[in-house]
Amino acid sequence: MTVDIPLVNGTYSFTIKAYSKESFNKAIEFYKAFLLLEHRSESATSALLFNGVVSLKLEIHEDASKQSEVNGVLEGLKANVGVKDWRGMANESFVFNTSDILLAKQSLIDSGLPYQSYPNEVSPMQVYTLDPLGNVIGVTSTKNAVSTKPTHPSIPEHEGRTTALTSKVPSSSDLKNATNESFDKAVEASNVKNQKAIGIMTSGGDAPGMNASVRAVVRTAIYKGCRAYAIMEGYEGLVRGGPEYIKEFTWDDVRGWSSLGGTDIGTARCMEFKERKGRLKGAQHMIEAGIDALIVCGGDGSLTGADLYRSEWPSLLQELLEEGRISQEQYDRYKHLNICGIVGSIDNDMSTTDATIGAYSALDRILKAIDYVEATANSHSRAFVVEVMGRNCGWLALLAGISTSADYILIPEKPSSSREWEEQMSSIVTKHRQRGKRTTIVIVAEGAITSDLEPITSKDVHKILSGKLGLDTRITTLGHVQRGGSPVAYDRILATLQGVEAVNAVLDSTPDTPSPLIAVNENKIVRKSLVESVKLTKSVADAIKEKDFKKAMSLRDTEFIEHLNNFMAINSADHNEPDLPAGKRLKIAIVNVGAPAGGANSAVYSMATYCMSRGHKPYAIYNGWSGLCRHESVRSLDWASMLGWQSRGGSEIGTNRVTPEEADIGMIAYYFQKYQFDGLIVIGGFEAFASLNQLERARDSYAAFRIPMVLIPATLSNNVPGTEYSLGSDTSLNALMEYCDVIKQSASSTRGRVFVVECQGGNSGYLATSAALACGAQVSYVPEEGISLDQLTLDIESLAKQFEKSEGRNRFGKLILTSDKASKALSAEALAEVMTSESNGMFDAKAAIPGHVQQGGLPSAIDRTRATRLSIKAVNFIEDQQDVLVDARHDDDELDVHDRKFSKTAAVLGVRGSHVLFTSVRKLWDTETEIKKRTPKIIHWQATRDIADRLVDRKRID
Ligand SMILES: Nc1ncnc2c1ncn2[C@@H]1O[C@H](COP(=O)(O)OP(=O)(O)OP(=O)(O)O)[C@@H](O)[C@H]1O
Ligand SMILES: O=P(O)(O)OC[C@H]1O[C@](O)(CO)[C@@H](O)[C@@H]1O
Ligand SMILES: [Mg+2]
Repeated sequence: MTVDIPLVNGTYSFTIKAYSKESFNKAIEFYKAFLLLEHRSESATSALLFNGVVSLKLEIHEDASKQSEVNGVLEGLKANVGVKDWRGMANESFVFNTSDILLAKQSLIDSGLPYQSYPNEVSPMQVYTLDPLGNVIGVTSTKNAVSTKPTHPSIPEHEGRTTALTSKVPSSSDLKNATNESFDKAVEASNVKNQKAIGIMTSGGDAPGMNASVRAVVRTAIYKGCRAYAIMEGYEGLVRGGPEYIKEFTWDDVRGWSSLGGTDIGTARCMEFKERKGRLKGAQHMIEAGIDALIVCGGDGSLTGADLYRSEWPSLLQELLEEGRISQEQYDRYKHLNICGIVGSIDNDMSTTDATIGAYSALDRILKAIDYVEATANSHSRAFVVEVMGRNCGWLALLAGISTSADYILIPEKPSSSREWEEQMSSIVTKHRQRGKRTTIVIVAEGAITSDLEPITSKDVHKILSGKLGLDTRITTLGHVQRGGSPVAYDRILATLQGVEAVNAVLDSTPDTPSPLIAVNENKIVRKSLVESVKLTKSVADAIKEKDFKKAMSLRDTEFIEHLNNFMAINSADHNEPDLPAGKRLKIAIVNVGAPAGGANSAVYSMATYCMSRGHKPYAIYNGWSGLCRHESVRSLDWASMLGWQSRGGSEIGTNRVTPEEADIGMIAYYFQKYQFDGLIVIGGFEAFASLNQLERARDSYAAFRIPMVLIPATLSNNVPGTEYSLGSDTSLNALMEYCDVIKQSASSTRGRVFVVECQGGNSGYLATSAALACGAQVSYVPEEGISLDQLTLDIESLAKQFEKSEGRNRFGKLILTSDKASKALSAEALAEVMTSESNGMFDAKAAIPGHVQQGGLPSAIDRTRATRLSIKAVNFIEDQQDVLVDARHDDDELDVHDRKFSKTAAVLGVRGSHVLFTSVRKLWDTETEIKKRTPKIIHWQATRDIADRLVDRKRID
């Protein structure tokens, strides 16, 4: 059978999940049936078995004969599971219904491929297809076809690691020979022999979030039946070795670590590891401690070291064997180094990942400092030179420049001659001052250089500002303050998800799989090749050394280049000759709809300044649709009146929840006509989504709406279809997280205390789930699941048990997060009362309600910078789509609103997986929205929820 599906090389992992002993045994049968692949092809590889989860891995190789066999299976699965396209899905994990597997098998039989017998009856199982972040990318065409709720595997007890979970990784030969009856024994026997030991270290400069990644690695390793080891003090710990530096960690050792700054397992800059002798010692110590896999969380230097260690490993082992420092048995067992990188550094200087753990926390500290400096600068009308960290990288300076609308930035990636930067900075600062700006902020990256590779220091900048421009100037060097403090929510979550993925990656890896680096692209955790990432990072540094700055920039991530272009455009707005010729200049309106969301002002500021740089005229519609209908509240935006908006919370142009139909859609069309708008940007949540949908559908009656229109989702509920991220959700998450940290501290200080925190978010449990993950909450209740009495009973019993066993240990405060719409009957207060009275005196519970505090104060770094990025993309979309509608606008005939070419010109701009995409609002409304519930049909954060529960050992009843 030949199948025309182009395959990529890589490992395809098929997982059969079974949720009862019976279905587990059935699953084993399936697995054995699947082993035909193993018999027939070297390209089909090992199975992993974890307490009811059987995983079969299929490797896809170039070998044509094997490929057609594998294609047969894939085709069978594809036909029956309904996943449309397999391309580019290497290293992603698919979960199938057993009945689908049966159908797939049948298609194998039909196509004449050999098979083994398998049982006819199967317990029904829920089916979905996930990518590594848990985004649902395929669902069965049979049962639960649109269900987004994966069945949760039985969560094993972790405590003491003597329970069922401690088993785990039997070899495929153990399994092949196992009958159903002897299976338990086979698992048992393989336990001790094969129980993996996973080491985690943090290295290089500490970064907020490193502790969260250690916690995730330790607990996931234990959950998966492995032993977890912390390598203390980075590579120094490997070089020194012994139990003082290589320590086994238990579940409880990392309690409360997700909120701690720095790294509690220590870090170092270890010179000895840079020498082969040091790495040789490291290898010996690792083997002596019995470490099978090493996860390194560090920056570009640490991962360069990891890459070198991996490439040298065979020769290091050979040398150790020859010198008699390890035995032949040790040599055989450890001859493949299983290593994985997680990027932890505030510098964000590693290629292939959008963000490194700690970078957004450092940026948060920088923004707060600059916001403070701004106030004093404004009072005295002073200039400030702010020096930020970033040894060879300007990411922190660039993003701080965007987020605070700084006047000028100096970064290593865009050097110019001394004369050039001095003149350019002077001209921009002078123009800003002439237009009435009382403050001047220049941000200098620590690694800033001229095109002759000479360092540019804060003092050099000070000299120009005070000497040449005569400004009263001060220097503020932020130093290590930037690396301190508790991680922001993004870093906690990133570190946690990457820690979990790192353990999955090392357990998945075979001697032939390249060492992975766990990266993030937009909203998606992905595995990249460690070697390739290090190589690319190094090539940027080499190009800078060779003064080939163009090349250096071309090798950087596209997002960095986009940020830089954005900064330059909005920074020179309204001062230079606009980019576009007069005939191409547009009138673009912006409106806020719904509740305030962090980043909404940044979006308006960036949209308006970017419009100015292009030559467009930006208009704000004040106070939403009702403001427009009642007061004709349209004003053009000018540069001087928007000073400071980039950093402000709330909504400067005012917002409310009224939709166009509620306000008077005819009147809105009249004003659109009157002002001759060529494009519209709507910022807001579900009401904004509904607004865009109404305007798009009214295009057949009102020609004024036949213009490109874009929604930038902005709501703390993060419930807008078409995106996994809404402006304001990060600000809100941080506000809630900080509140929870304080409450948790109180809970920890009082013996036997639980707090039930009530969260906002409408019918979306995103905020409660994300905050639960960020704070290590014991339980979260969300509207998508409701609160069943069985689940509540189980949670109370489990809390009581934990308090009973706690024996006065520290950091034992427990948090429960509940969405305010999780249950009609059980409010936070009611939950607290029920829990207290049912806890058998083991604990008492109190309710805590942060309310509108969750809208946040100043917008977070993520909301500010994404607001800029998205609003500029929105303006570009309006420019690009002009031609599509140009005839329709001046035509009185009805528009064929169903024509895709037209409908896609009214779109939601969203982050979906690893992409930023425009999706037609009509398509989203018709196919991806639960209109009554005001949520998307597919819940993108479901996997986060499962991880949050797993890391606190919570069992959830489905
Ligand atoms: N080329 C290399 N070979 C071997 N080891 C290396 C190499 N580069 C770095 N290391 C090891 O990694 C450690 C940390 O590296 P480095 O000081 O560059 O920090 P980093 O990981 O880049 O983090 P950050 O930049 O955030 O501080 C070094 O002290 C050294 O032990
Ligand atoms: O803390 P140390 O060892 O002085 O190193 C400072 C360096 O570390 C970083 O904070 C992270 O690499 C750099 O930005 C800075 O140059
Ligand atoms: Mg570094």
